[in-house]
Amino acid sequence: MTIKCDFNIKRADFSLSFKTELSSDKITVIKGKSGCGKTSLLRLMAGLDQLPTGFFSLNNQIFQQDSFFIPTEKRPIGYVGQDSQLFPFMSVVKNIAFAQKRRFCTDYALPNLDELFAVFDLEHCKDKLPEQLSSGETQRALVIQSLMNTPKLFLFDEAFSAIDEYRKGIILNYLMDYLAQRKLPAIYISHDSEEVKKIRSVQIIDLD
Ligand SMILES: Nc1ncnc2c1ncn2[C@@H]1O[C@H](COP(=O)(O)OP(=O)(O)OP(=O)(O)O)[C@@H](O)[C@H]1O
Repeated sequence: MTIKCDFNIKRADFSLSFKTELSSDKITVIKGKSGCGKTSLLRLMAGLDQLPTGFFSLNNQIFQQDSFFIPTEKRPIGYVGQDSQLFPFMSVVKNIAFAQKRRFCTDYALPNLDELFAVFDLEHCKDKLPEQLSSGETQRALVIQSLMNTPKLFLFDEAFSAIDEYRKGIILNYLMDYLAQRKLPAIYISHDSEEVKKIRSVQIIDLD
């Protein structure tokens, strides 16, 4: 099972050709110096940005083939990026319930929400509004939200950057078990080499 990707990004002062096939039973880490195009690639995969040509598929499901383009909200992809946001007018628990209601996959079980709140140490934030959260709490809520949405692929772009080392270790362990048990792929960007070292079953793509 594979993730196939073929994108040519051309901007005024930036270009990147990225053609690859990734094993979809592993976590892929995309490495590279600041500005090398990591976020741009994940946004294209998520369907948040669109190029006139390009190819992206997961197993046998094509999300883009040149002008054929499945919009982001119809892609069974859990994207947690640097600019991801919760709905500002809903509490954390309501944001998560909304994602659960719109879940993509019924062929694997929903995670246990009480367990998630405990693992992510977020019980005290259930009824808070997004504006009342710290940045680390916001990131943790976004990751829980993506899990309850039951996607077929996770894209994490610096999704854990504001979480303290201790809690990040616990969350990463939980996530790796979660992905491995359900044979779900994730593509992961992080500047934190210690964080990357903790990831098991990893394939690394270096854009430098
Ligand atoms: N919306 C945009 N419009 C024009 N140029 C952009 C846009 N977004 C990013 N760029 C440029 O494209 C290049 C790649 O940016 P990108 O954000 O993908 O890099 P990155 O590897 O994720 O960087 P970082 O590690 O600093 O987050 C950079 O030169 C950046 O300035």
